[in-house]
Amino acid sequence: MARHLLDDGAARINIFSRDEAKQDLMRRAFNDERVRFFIGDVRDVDSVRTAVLDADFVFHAAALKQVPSCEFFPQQAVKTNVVGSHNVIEASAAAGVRSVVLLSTDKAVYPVNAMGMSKALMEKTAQAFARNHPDSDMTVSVTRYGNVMYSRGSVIPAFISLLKEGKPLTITDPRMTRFLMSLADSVDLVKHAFVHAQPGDLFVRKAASTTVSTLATAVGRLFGQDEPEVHHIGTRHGEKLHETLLTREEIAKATDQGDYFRVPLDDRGLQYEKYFSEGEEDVDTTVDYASDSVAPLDVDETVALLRTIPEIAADPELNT
Ligand SMILES: O=c1ccn([C@@H]2O[C@H](COP(=O)(O)OP(=O)(O)O[C@H]3O[C@H](CO)[C@@H](O)[C@H](O)[C@H]3O)[C@@H](O)[C@H]2O)c(=O)[nH]1
Repeated sequence: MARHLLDDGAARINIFSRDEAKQDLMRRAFNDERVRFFIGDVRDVDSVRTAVLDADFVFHAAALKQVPSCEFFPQQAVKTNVVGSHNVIEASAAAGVRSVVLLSTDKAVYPVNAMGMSKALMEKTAQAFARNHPDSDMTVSVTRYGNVMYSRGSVIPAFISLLKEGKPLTITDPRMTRFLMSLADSVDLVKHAFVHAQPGDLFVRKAASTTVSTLATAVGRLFGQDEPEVHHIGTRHGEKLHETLLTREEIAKATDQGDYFRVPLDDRGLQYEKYFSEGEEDVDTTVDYASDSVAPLDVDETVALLRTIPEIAADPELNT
């Protein structure tokens, strides 16, 4: 994200995070005076205030995001994902920030795990700020993602490492489906939100989906293996079979913006009798927008998508 913003000519970028070692790596990698680094934790509002002091735009991605670990430490998910997000919003409003974009996940929809539940509350916190502060100069919006391909600790790099080590692929449930997004698509989604958001908006990028079984076969193909050896490990703590990016109720309110859906804030007050219901009639409202309600990619299509990932395209051991 920072790289894209620098390329777009950003005058200044403040990076705020807990890990000084990662910041040091990033400092060396960027070697750009426009980038400044702030150590802190979203749980500590004073540290957030320092980082957003002179910011126009805030992009909030700090999170505990791994499903199984949040099942063991749900309170930690609440502290970072809910309280921390509230701190980011409040500190940004106090500093006169123009727009805050918060990153959410499809796991926040019909949540069954602590990570998704805490992200759902983050979304509610953002929407409540917009609803309760209609005169604020700051726009708060949310982007909801499916799985970002090749993100740290995720299944694609894990499968690639296993095949490089000559080990079988560890498959949870071959029927599981997930939405797949590239990092570039997720950056575009955030930029779209910065440019188009009205207070309290939720944005989703339309995405392809695939089954875990298809994904495993497709990764095998990258190594020239038609049927890679697999080992079934069973569903992990808190995992769902399928994910939902938008509920049918959200779709009923959404506008179709080509590559994106925009769901506006329900900004009614608590006196419901004053209002009548509005929606966009040409959007299909019969089903959720879910990873099993879109046609799944087949193996060839998944291989083609994997080859668009820069790390895979650059790996001399792959693409055989
Ligand atoms: O060794 C493995 C690891 C994962 N999977 C499966 O692969 C899919 C993707 O798993 P993973 O890459 O670990 O992602 P998720 O658990 O779906 O969660 C990721 O994607 C979410 C968006 O849905 C983000 O919110 C989370 O932060 C991020 O960790 C799931 O169906 C897993 O069950 C396997 O079959 N074998």
